[in-house]
Formats: sequence, structure tokens, C-alpha cells
Amino acid sequence: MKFISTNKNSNPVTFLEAMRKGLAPDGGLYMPEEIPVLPDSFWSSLKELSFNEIAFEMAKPYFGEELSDEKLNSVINDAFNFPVPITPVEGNNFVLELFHGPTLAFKDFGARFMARLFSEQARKDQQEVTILVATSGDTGSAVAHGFYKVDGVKVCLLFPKGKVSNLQEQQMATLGENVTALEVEGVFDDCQRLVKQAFIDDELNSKMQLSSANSINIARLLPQSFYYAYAVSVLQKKGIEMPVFSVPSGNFGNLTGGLLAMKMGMPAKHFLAATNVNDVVPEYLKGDQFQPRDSVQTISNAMDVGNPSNFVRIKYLFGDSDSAIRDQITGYSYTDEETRETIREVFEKFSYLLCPHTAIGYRASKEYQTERGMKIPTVTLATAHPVKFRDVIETEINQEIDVPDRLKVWLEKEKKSTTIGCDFEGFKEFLINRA
Ligand SMILES: N[C@@H](CCOP(=O)(O)O)C(=O)O
Repeated sequence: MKFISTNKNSNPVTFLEAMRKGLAPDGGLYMPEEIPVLPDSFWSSLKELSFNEIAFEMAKPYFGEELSDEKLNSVINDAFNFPVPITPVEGNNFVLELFHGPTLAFKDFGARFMARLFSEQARKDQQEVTILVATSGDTGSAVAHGFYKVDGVKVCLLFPKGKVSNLQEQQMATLGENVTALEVEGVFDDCQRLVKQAFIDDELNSKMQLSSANSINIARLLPQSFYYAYAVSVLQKKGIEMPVFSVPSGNFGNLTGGLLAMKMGMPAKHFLAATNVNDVVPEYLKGDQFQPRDSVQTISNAMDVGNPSNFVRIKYLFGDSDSAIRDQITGYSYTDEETRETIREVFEKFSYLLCPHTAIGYRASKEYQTERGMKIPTVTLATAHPVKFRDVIETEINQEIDVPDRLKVWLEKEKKSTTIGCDFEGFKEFLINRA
């Protein structure tokens, strides 16, 4: 299978080549030339399969001869070794808990899958790779953890100074070794701009092999389609066939993963794009132009994105048709006050804790049901463990929440980070001389 750039101005490449490059040379994002559609017999018998069996069948067509079945299976079994519960919170509202991996966020799926592929690749290539990551919180933690001490790979994380939670910062900035943490005096979009500019800078690219572990990298994105199909398999066992998925969204890689699964044949009724006040996509879905703008800081910081990278992939998946996109996805956006209210209400009524991102997705599910019918089954993707946002949660529920021992360890570690400005030349100088 070949992968082409959404800007349509780069040569087609294989999956592993696309992974190594991160971003296409023309600045576009790689997508499969054709989306592989899996047979109906696969989708109708999902309930017979485990998470890893589903992942294998969904991943296999993308690799072709590039990766043996044995290797793919071992990557999958090693990467996805944690539970993925679906919790019924209220009526037909289910929460798909994607936060049981080592860094307690859904990014562990993509980062762990990709890190295992990369370590194999770096061994074969015998060439050091520097992975650049722009993060507003959770990606950085997952990538740092996934790639820590992987031979032949250096990781450079850029996050907006003072705009991530304490635990996220500790998870990113205390590891050292092959992981460098850069605090950028700006917002997430500045970090993302610096990283994208690095990929198209000739001098940098002649000096080092760069790649990305953000969802702009197809190898980070693909695994984010597996858990949607797994959710469908669990619901099939309950006699539910066509759920609506509500997806807390920032850079829109998570929603794109679900749409990719649907294009592969997965049964899904509809998708909800749930954002905080950084709502350029919900605005577009209502009929406006897609108009990126500077992000603003919120309590759901991992979604503070003003120019979501994966919007171009959503356009690609729907053949550039705005009306087809708007038929399939409804947008919702909420303020911090509404987010806080949802955390409080769900805890008071059901003793269930939502992180601020998941609360936004949950509220969108409820609003959609209120508008279209309370019996419609919805699955809200729970993107992070509430303990990662302890300060916000404890204020709302008025009690302390337990921090698991494995997390306390992070809080005690010493921070090792460097602060840089938003200018590209300063970042480039850092990469060449000090990274
Ligand atoms: N939500 C993000 C922003 C980057 O998103 P990604 O999915 O493209 O890596 C974060 O946690 O950093």
C-alpha cells in the first residue's frame, strides 16, 4: 500500500517510510492512497475477537509485505498490554476508558505502537533519528515514556511553558537520557509551528534525520482507530450495533482515527467533535469557514489547539466534501464553567470521575441524546485519567482523590528542562548544537 501527501505534491511512500518522515516533504500529512475496506464478515463477528486480534486485522493491510505477521503481532502484543474497559455510566451512555496505559492517557496507544516500530527500524537503518513532538500535555508524556532509552532515537518535546498540568510536566521533563524537554514561551500552536517548520528546513534535514510522534505521523494515528472497533465489539455483545462516538478533540487525531475505522467498514452511526472554547472545527461544522486562530488556555489543556493538524485528513477522508463531513460529524464546544459543572454533576449522581477533557465529550453525548433521542447509544472516549488533573477535580468534588503509587514517583523527581522562545532560529540552533 502507498501513502500520499494531503498536499498531493510528494512522492508516494510505504507505511514505514511515511513513519520515518513524519510529515511529507511538501508539508502535507500522509494518508493511504486508498482506504482498505475489511469484509463484512470481520465487522459482524467483532465480538468473537480480542483487542489485539482486532488491532492485527486492522493494521495488516497498511503494511503489506513490509512487516511480517509475526513482527506485527509482537508489536501489538507488546504495545497493548493494559485493559480497555467500557463503563456504562448512565442509561445508554458508555465511557471507553483509554487511560489505563503507563502515562494514563489515550496517547499511550499510539506512542507505544509507534515506539516499537521505530526501535525495530532504527536498528535496521543504523541511523540516529530525532523525534520532534509538540505537546499541550498528554502526547509528550506518552512519547517520552514510550521512547525512553530506545537505542538510536532521540526525543525532543516542546510544550507551552506553564500551560500543562503538574503531573504532565513531571512526566515529560524528569526523564533525561534520550528525552529533552523544551518549555516554549508561547502556546501549543507555537510549538506545533516550530516542529512543522523544522521538517521543511533544508539545513536541519541535511544535518539530522527528523521525524514526528504527534498524530501528524501516520504511525501514531493508525492505532487510534483500533479502540473504536474494540468498543463496537463490546457493544455487540450487549446487542448494540451502531453507536455514536463522542470524541474530546484538540488536534483531531483521535476523531480522525475513528473516521478511518468507519471508512474501513466499522459500523458507527455518527461522530461528535467535542471541544473546549478552542472551537474552530465546531464552528466549521455549523457552516462557517475553517478559520484557525490562536488557542486560548483552558482547564482541558490537552485540547488547547487553535489550528488542528488533522483537519486536512478529515477533508481527505471525505473527498473534500464539506456537506459529507457535516452529515457525519456534529460539533459541540463548552466553556470551563460548563466543563466543571459536568464533572460535578456526574460525580454527584453516579460517583464517576471524569477528567476535564472527557467531561466535554460526555456533555456532548448528553446534548446529542437530548436533541435526537435519549435511547441512542453513545460512547464517550475517556482520554485521560482524572488524577492527571487533580487540582481541577478536587475543587469540583470537594474531596481529595487518591494518587496511585506509580504516579507519586513522578511527582518526586527533579525537573530537567530548557526554556526557549517562539522564534524558529533559536529552536534550530538548539537542535543543531545542544539536542
Ligand atoms: N492533545 C495534544 C496535542 C497534540 O496532539 P497530537 O495527538 O497530535 O499529538 C497533547 O496532548 O499534546
